[in-house]
Amino acid sequence: MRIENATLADGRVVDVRVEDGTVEAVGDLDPVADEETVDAEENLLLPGAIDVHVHFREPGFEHKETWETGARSAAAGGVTTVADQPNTDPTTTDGAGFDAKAERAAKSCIDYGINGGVTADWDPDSLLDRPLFALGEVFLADSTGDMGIEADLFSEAAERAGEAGVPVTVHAEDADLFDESAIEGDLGGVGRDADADAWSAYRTAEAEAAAVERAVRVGGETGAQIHVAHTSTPEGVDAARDGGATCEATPHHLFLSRDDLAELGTYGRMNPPLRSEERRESMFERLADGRIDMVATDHAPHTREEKEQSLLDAPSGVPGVETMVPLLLGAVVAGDLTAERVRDVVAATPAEVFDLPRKGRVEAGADADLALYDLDAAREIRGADLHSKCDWTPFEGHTGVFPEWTMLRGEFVWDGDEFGEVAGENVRD
Ligand SMILES: NC(=O)N[C@@H](CC(=O)O)C(=O)O
Ligand SMILES: [Zn+2]
Ligand SMILES: [Zn+2]
Repeated sequence: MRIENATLADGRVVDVRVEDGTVEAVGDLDPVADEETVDAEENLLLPGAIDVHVHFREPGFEHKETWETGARSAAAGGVTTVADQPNTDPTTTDGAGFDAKAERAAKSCIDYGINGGVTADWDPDSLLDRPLFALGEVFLADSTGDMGIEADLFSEAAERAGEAGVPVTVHAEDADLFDESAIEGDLGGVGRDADADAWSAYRTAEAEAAAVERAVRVGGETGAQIHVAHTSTPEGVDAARDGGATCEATPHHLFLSRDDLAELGTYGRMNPPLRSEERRESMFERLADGRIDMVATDHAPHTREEKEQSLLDAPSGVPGVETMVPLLLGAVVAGDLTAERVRDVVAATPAEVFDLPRKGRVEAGADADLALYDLDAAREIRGADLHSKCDWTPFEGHTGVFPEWTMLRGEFVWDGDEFGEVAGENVRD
């Protein structure tokens, strides 16, 4: 197959030859007889995005999401590789838990990695015996699934991961620094009528910075490669960088702030929580200038029924895998970000940090994981248009550029209208 007239993130207009699922050549390529041609019409061709932080909920919470629906949602958003988190049922904390998840993940239409988690009763021997994407997210405080662990166990886990050469991704919040007074008394209202700003006051910015500092210290002591998940504050990003760790930021911490909570209510409750508009702007600055290594969604779907409760009863988490690249390209259209930066934060850098040599670039020798975007076709994001089981989005009404098509290893997994019969693979197998 020859994709002709594609504009790459760096502005070059090229042809791309794909053979046996691999990019064979990039440049000015003459057609070969009988070769299938795909006209890119000078639209933007990006490497398929790698989202290193999703919760596809299976096994155990199929009413929220499945590997089938989560992967389709990803593909329709230009994402061709995801890494799934361990707070499922059973938890992915031993060999059997990994195997149960691997069996479900085989239904994915995009490539994937499976993370192993840490709890008091984890079994590191059997877990580290499996082809893990990373150890994590390791919960330094409770979040959905209540998998928060004590300091000693974190050190022990980092030591094991360091020995095994497996990166450690950390949910960095220190519950000792939460402000309990913020959620005492009558919070009133359910769903969109709840006062969700209290959640941001409760899970403080200081709690994140302190936990990141501890995580990078333990990384230094044990030799483990530390990656900080969903950093929500500039202080957290800076602490990760200063400590030699990498970090990711979510679309919600880059495009939403506490100012949005009056409208979102419990639909905007997540961990770590939304921060002030000032902190959001500082996060966006760090995204644009390269201090944030990558964007990952923390796609954490919950049903409307679950969210339509009081602030303390509604679960934490928002969906996002389908809207990540669209939102970032919306920022490109607005002139706030370059296309090269988007390519790096959603593809090139995650591939580098998590050692995926065939992923994340449009270059000869790489997997032909590709997505094409027409920057003139930006449109309003609507929850009803998305393909997750979660039929709502916190980004309702924001502007996004969705892919014209998405390809996994040379096969169309999404043609802008329908999904192809494509089989994803474990990137560590
Ligand atoms: N981010 C969230 O608020 N929730 C996540 C768990 C997590 O990533 O902490 C979930 O699984 O629902
Ligand atoms: Zn988390
Ligand atoms: Zn998460």
